[in-house]
Amino acid sequence: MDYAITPPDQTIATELRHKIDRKTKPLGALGRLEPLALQIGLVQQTLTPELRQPHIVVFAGDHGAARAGVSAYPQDVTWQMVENFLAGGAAINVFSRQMGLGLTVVDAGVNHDFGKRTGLIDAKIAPGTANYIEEAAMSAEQRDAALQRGREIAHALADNGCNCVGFGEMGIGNTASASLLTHCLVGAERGADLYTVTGRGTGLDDAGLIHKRALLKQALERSDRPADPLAVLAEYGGFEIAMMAGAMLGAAERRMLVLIDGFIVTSALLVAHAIDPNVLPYCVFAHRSQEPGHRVQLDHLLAEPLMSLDLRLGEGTGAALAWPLVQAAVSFLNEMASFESAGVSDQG
Ligand SMILES: O=C(O)c1ccc[n+]([C@@H]2O[C@H](COP(=O)([O-])O)[C@@H](O)[C@H]2O)c1
Ligand SMILES: Cc1cc2nc[nH]c2cc1C
Repeated sequence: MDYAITPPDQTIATELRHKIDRKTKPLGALGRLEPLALQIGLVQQTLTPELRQPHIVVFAGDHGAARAGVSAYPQDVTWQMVENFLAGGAAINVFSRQMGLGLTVVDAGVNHDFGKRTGLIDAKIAPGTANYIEEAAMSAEQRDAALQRGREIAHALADNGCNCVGFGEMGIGNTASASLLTHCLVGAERGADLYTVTGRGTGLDDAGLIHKRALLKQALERSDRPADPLAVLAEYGGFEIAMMAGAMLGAAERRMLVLIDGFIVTSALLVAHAIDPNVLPYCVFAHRSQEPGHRVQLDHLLAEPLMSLDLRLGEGTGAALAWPLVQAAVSFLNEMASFESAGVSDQG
């Protein structure tokens, strides 16, 4: 599958930088908000960007490996939390309401029948992946269907006028899947040895973490480390992760700003990035998760997240919390006076 992503044209960068530098502040004094404003201007190819209908999409999926004991919580929490999202009671509901963000939940492969529900997109590939400790998590057909469905979901958001999408996920056991993807796509030689990128997830104790690492080692030893990102995705991915990768690529095709959440969302970006690196200039990294492998992923992508709040919840909560910073970057670019317009003296 080919994606039609063009990296932002850099021609406007000089004018954008000049506009930022002429604002009434010491040069560079708005710190990280300055490159963020520049990035958004480049993504939208304008000196006056606008954030329209910002939206969080939470992709949910079950993992066959969850039954083997890779998580501190039972697999049923995945569908129960989807019900909680639909009822408006989860952290991501609270933060989305607070920030005025739209919220949609996608059933990418949850082991539960939700029926037709407001706020839920039924994109179920299957009721959970196979257990990758014993066999490939999904078939090539399922992987391709998930990528394509994700792409369509992003395109539909763009068609509805949204130009900024935040990614979230829900899936008991999905930190294990994200660890395997990170190990395979980044490589032990670049700091992503399995031990380093496998963490406590929802809160495993020491014995649980030892068990999780042993299971994931077993999963890796079952096959040669696949070289191709699509093969890696089918071997060790989750349906929510595959669908997020497709949606990120689809969002970049439509020149949307993409807000990246934590460890699992970034594992989907590793897949998307390996498929087409042009996705990267569209991405804003919201925060650094407490899950230790997140740092390795971010280093690999040369990404510096906006915040470090020790979050490890997922759901897109980090993306939602970073939203006011994204808004602030756009607001200062559009609304702040320049030295010239305000009659303020520049450096002598
Ligand atoms: O976003 C993160 O960095 C993050 C880190 C740890 C856990 N999570 C969430 O916790 C779930 C996965 O944890 P686990 O232990 O079941 O693999 C899944 O629903 C994620 O949304 C999310
Ligand atoms: C309660 C709970 C809520 C979550 N939200 C995202 N992952 C989660 C995992 C658990 C266990």
